[in-house]
Amino acid sequence: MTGGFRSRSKSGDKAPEATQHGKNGAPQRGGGQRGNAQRGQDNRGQAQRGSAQRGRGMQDQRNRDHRDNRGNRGDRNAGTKNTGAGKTLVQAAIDQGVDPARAVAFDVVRRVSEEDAFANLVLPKALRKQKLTGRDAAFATEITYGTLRTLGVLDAVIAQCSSRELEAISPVVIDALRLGTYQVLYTRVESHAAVDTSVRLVVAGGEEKAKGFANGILRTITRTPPNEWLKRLAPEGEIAGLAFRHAHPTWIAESFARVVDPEELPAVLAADSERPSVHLVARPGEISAEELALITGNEEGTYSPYAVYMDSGDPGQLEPVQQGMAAVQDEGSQLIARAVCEVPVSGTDQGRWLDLCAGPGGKAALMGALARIESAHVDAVEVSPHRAKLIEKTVQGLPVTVHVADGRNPQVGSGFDRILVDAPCSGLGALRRRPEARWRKSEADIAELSTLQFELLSSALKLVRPGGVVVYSTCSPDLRETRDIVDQAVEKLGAQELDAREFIPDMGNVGKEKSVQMWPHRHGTDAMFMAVLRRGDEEGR
Ligand SMILES: C[S@@+](CC[C@H](N)C(=O)[O-])C[C@H]1O[C@@H](n2cnc3c(N)ncnc32)[C@H](O)[C@@H]1O
Repeated sequence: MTGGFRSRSKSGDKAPEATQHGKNGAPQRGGGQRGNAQRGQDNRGQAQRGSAQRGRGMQDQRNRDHRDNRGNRGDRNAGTKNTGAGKTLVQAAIDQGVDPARAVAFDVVRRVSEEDAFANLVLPKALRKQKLTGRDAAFATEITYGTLRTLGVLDAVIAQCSSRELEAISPVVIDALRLGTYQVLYTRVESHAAVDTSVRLVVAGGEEKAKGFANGILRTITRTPPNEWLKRLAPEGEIAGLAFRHAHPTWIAESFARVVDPEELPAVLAADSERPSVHLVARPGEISAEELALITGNEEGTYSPYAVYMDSGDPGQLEPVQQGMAAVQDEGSQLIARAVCEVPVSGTDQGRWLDLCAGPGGKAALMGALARIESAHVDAVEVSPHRAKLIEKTVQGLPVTVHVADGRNPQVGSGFDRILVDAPCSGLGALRRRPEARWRKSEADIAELSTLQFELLSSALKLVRPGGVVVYSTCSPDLRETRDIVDQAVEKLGAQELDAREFIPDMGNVGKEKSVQMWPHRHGTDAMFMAVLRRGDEEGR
């Protein structure tokens, strides 16, 4: 449960987790509690100052780049964090009497804060290493992802109860406080268990002297009902308040609010905290979606002819995936790759297709599978050598040539029939896939990205032949990365925009423009954007 604060029932009914994970003794008392409830309760001005937008989580993220979208990093965080004493943090926590689920959650949260790790990569490995399955694994996942998703809210609450600025608190202590505060505010774990285990985590992290301080803050937090915290700390203003309640930075909610109707905004924000179902792509020419659904016991997708929805299980264990006949790919991405290959071109399609920003190769692989059927060929350009290697792996056996080059001057010739520009973007349309992502992103990056996006689209419009087609897409719905880029291409470069809605199946509401804007809450896809363009000098064709 991460969409809103829980309301704790008066009877205090226990969730199963509360009994299973709440058995670590009585809370530690007193000793250094300098945050005070009065301060938290009475001063609304202070409450707003401590809001998510000013929380440490946000500040921590300011200088971080968006490697998840630009993709320049692999998973270097698979191990377990070591304490100074040569013991792993997980072991130190277990030695302090913390259950393995919380120990793993703490370790992963620490890695995300300290090393910019991605929780969705680190957590599964940590669970396997500790042999956590079933309810324990589910509990560890819930509190890890929940803590990371709601970070700004947690920090605002902690700030209200702390005598020290968050920046002055040791990172180990702040992460333990976050994990504890999440359990208190958003789960049915008994408060005393949340407090006690978090204090033990502080000790496990080598900050024994801060255990009274942490205990004091957490106990203060438990004295106010979760909904009351929310009311007290929500900033003024409709969108800012809504953003806070749904644990989003205000600027992201404002970005979404520029695209959807106001009454839809709560659903947009709520969808970012829901677990997405896994979408598989059945590679054309290898296996049909019907066969894949039958073999794997899953449902065929609603929109893409290649999609299969997988509600549970590990896709990596499926035979068709292991054999390269199928892969994991969001259904929206499938529709975009398919559109690139199917939008009519004027004149004969010579089979020269280009993917200008191809890493890690999901769309290039689908384009490659369709190219094989059409006897076409795909050139896949990627600026990052590491990402280019990932494409090589993904497109094995397909008519795809990978080039490490800058898409603004890729040196791959020109005269292409079909080009995809799946531009590097803020990734605001895929927040549900990365719990920590919303607090890592910064609005300041959008200006830089949109310059690059326009340059890449301009490059594509030069590389496409007259009569050919350029598809521009992003996994962001932010207008500065979507419509503004397309409008500029039309105004400054004379590009012609086609009605992209004609090149996807009927998906209901995809926006009022010629472009397509998909949404998780409407379509179950990431918030993918797609526009279809031709170059400007096509009179008489
Ligand atoms: C949104 S991702 C593309 C996802 C890919 N189409 C897929 O479906 O797997 C954008 C990619 O563009 C790459 N990129 C960033 N700047 C680039 C540039 N100047 N030229 C080419 N590629 C670039 C990034 O490294 C990243 O791999």
